[in-house]
Amino acid sequence: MKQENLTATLRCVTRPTSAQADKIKTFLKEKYDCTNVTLKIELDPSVRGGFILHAGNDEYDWSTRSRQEQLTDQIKAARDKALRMKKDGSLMSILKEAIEQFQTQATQNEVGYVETIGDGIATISGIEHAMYGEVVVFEDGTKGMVQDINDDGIGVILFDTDGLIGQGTKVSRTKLQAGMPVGPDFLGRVVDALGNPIDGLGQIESVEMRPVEEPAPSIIDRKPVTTPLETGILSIDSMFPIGRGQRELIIGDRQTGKTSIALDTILNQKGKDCICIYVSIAQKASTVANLVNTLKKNDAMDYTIVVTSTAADAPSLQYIAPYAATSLAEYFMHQGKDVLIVYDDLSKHAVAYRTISLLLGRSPGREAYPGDVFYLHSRLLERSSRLSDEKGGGSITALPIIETQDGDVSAYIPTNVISITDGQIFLESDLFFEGQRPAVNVGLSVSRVGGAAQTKAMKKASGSLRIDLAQYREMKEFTQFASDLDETTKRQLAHGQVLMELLKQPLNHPMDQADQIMALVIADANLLSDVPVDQIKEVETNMLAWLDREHADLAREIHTTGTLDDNLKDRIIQAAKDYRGSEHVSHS
Ligand SMILES: Nc1ncnc2c1ncn2[C@@H]1O[C@H](COP(=O)(O)OP(=O)(O)OP(=O)(O)O)[C@@H](O)[C@H]1O
Repeated sequence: MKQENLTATLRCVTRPTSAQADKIKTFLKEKYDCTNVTLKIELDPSVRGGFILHAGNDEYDWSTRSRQEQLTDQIKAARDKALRMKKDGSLMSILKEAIEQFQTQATQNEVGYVETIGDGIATISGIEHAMYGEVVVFEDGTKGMVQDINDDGIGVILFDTDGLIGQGTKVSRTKLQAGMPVGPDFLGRVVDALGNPIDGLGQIESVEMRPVEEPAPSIIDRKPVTTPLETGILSIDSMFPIGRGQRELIIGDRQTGKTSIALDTILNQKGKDCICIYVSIAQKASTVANLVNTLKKNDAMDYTIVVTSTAADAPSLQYIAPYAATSLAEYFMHQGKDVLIVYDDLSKHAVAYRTISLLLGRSPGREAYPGDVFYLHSRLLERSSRLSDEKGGGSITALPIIETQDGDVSAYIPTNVISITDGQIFLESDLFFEGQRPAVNVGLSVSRVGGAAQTKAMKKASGSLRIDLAQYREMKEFTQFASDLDETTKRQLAHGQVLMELLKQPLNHPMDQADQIMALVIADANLLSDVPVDQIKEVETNMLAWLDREHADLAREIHTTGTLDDNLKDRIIQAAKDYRGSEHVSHS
């Protein structure tokens, strides 16, 4: 006999949400074949999370019932109901009811319920067809991204941890991959990892959504790196040139000037038709604010976008920030533009990913990182490339930053990223504290593809620089205890010292390529060897300013021809000699 009304008691610590109450009522209706269920709520602190349900003489511990048990109950209830109806002889009504209540399997499985939640990670049961990277929406509007799929349910990272999500909260699939809004209006703005503006300048009009995870361009769609991307930093442009489409790692201990190199490179792109994107990953908000101020002060915000996830953000946002920023970069690249993207820094990105993986219960590997931490960065950095002419010829140049501990470049994450990138700029604490800034270690730095992108003029001017510096370092080591040095050694040491002084560069003062070339030519001609060491930088700066003023044709010729023939070289040397001569006169 079909029962009309059923009254059940639910003991719990906190009242169930309406979704949870509906779920329990549906269960009772099916189990006891009744039309109306009245649920009496008894608040009982002894229940400790979850619900205890009393219906007739039966008791159900809702909190500990596994999904398997719930399913078994549902199947049993359905079978009992079918048998009862068969006994009544109403087979036709069974079929009718089945047709009326028909729902496709797919629709049934679009909705699930939160099983556990904490630290920005939720596990969800009931959704059976979710895709990796798919966005799911919680009842309160919070969004999350599927990161883990296993037999018992799915693991989701939340993009907002302030929501009202609890055990039993309903979750729906969207069948959409996580995306980033993109468009030209993002230029000059500071946005979070989801593309929301955080600079107080109002909404940003986006033109489309691009998937956060996009496959890297194929081999056929790429072109070799041949166009230089000038950093404006003499030590880098002369010895470790970077080309558009290259990935050059900036690596060093903390506080060795890593961010400063990236920032100076962004400042140097002014008027060079290159869009810059700076991604801050788990940085202090004050650091990012200072950086944005510097960019504004130097009029660099017009062509720059800052994508930021601060140290206070959930690991999910820190994890997604570089991928989302790369989607923005790809939007511009596919329009044929050149983009420079700085990831500051990928060590913290790996740590955020490690946190997520451990919370999702994945097995820890070396240094507790998950097994796929190499893939984490390789799939990100492979998206930087130079596209072929058929694909529009745009490019993304990546400057990932990695922080080392005590100069150890052989640690897990540094070696991974070194092997993924096309070279590295290694910054050394010792040099930094000696005052040699930027503290580029010439011996350990390398650029594997940028040589092809260097202009002929720069190649000629910097020809012997690396060897001269290597000889200087070696000689300095050997001669530190020697008192009596021969003339040649003294000369080589003095020349090395001039070069080291030349490579020093103050913050936010990127150097024009022609100035760099003229400085190298002048040093190579030994025109600075008689200057006291502590005045070399000053003399060089004044001389270059004078040359730009009085002999503007020299810089112009370097820029237009991109070459440095003997005649031009002689003219630079002659002009420098004139300056030094006039300098002596003015001093005396
Ligand atoms: N070329 C330079 N000349 C003078 N000072 C510099 C130079 N480069 C960096 N600095 C100073 O060194 C400090 C550290 O620089 P920066 O923040 O770039 O280092 P970092 O390695 O990115 O630091 P962190 O490890 O905190 O990310 C800053 O105060 C900066 O002003």
